[in-house]
Amino acid sequence: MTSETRKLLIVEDDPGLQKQLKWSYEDFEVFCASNRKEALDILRSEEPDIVTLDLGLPPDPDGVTEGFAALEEILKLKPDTKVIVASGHSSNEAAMSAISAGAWDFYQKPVDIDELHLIVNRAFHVRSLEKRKEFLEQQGNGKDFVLGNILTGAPEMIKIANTIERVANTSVSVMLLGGSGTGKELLARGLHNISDRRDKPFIAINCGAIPETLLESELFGHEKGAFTGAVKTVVGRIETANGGTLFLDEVGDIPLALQVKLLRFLQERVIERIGGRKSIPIDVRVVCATHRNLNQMIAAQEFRDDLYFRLAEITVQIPSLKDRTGDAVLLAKHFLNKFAAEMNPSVKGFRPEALTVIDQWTWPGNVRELENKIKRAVIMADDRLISSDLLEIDEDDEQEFLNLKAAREQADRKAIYRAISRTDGNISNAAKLLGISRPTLYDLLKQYNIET
Ligand SMILES: Nc1ncnc2c1ncn2[C@@H]1O[C@H](COP(=O)(O)OP(=O)(O)OP(=O)(O)O)[C@@H](O)[C@H]1O
Repeated sequence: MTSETRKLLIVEDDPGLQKQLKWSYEDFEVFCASNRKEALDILRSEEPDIVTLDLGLPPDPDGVTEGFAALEEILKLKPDTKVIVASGHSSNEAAMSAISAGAWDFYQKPVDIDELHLIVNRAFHVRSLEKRKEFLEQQGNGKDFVLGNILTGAPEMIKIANTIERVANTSVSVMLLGGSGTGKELLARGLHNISDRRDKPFIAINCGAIPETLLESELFGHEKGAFTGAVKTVVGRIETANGGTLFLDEVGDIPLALQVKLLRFLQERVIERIGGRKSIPIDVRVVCATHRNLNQMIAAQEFRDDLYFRLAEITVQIPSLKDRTGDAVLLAKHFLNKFAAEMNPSVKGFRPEALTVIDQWTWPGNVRELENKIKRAVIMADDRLISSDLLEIDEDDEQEFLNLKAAREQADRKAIYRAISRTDGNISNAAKLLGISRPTLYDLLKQYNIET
């Protein structure tokens, strides 16, 4: 957070004073405006954290009406802006009214540059503390996470988390079904972490990634000399997981011969290492996952039904990312914050059109695809906001959902996202910007599932 650019907007109609102030802030990126309109334009495009505002602006340079109008609009548009007003030569009254209207502080004219610097620096300091807090809140120690580590706001996923919570402390076996990258391993870990086995090991093994010939030894271990190359005794994953949870990923890839051995272990709860004669009692909770259709495999006699029933006392179908209402955008923001903090702190968010694309893309690779795309975009970004082209979503595929109705919807969403981000989530102002009533905007937000 320390490397962020410090943007300051000076609203001052006296060109001489404007110049003098501008050059006195070496550590800041300084923007100048001579009237209310210019000030608001800069506020929208540059989003400065601090504004110094001369209340005497044209067309009322000797009064304060225009200055107050500017103050009100600035705070409406970006309520977190720290506005420091210049009080006139004589009265403090205007300064006090400005403070009660939401200004952060004031300074007396004629300007004492050193004193003004102190006020501005203090405002920056406070603003960056606030931003840090907002950042930590967005990181989310909380409300959008289920099972400790799964970020979701979608009712479909919350229901799944509830099911998992309910079975966590029983010994029933759980089968997680879902496409690649839907978070099966994360859910298995979540289950382990809330169970009373949480202080014992969580051991994951991807049965599809290990050659058939090695899988048996990987699961059950072997004694020294059990086969050529077995130069020492190796403990298998099942044994390592003793007392804890064993996660068998891609369980559909286990060859039939090994399925028999796994079934025997699940029935008797003892193992023998390859080449060993000793029965070792094992107490593990088994959680499995697969993206394959096990019912079809059973019908084709590629998977044993008795093993299936042992492994799937409870089955949980995990929805694809596209079917989780609002989650793509929620996760995208989370990944952006995470990767920006790690790799490119100047990146602060998405352009509205990028959020539209994220919301509408079908995400065939689910959360993993989203995570990878955001990571890449954060690394490649030169700007503070990520645009849709950095997401590298295939334009041709995008055409698939661009029928007329979808195109209209997309345009609506785009405009709404933009208005909301410009007004920092202020619905009345966003409705004004869009030229529609507040209730109509609320209806549209509901219709398009847009969160503010
Ligand atoms: N709801 C979520 N919140 C935060 N991160 C998530 C979420 N779901 C998945 N992820 C992240 O997405 C990536 C893929 O998740 P995970 O490995 O659990 O998926 P999977 O279904 O097991 O994938 P595969 O079937 O390909 O093994 C991981 O980096 C994981 O941390």
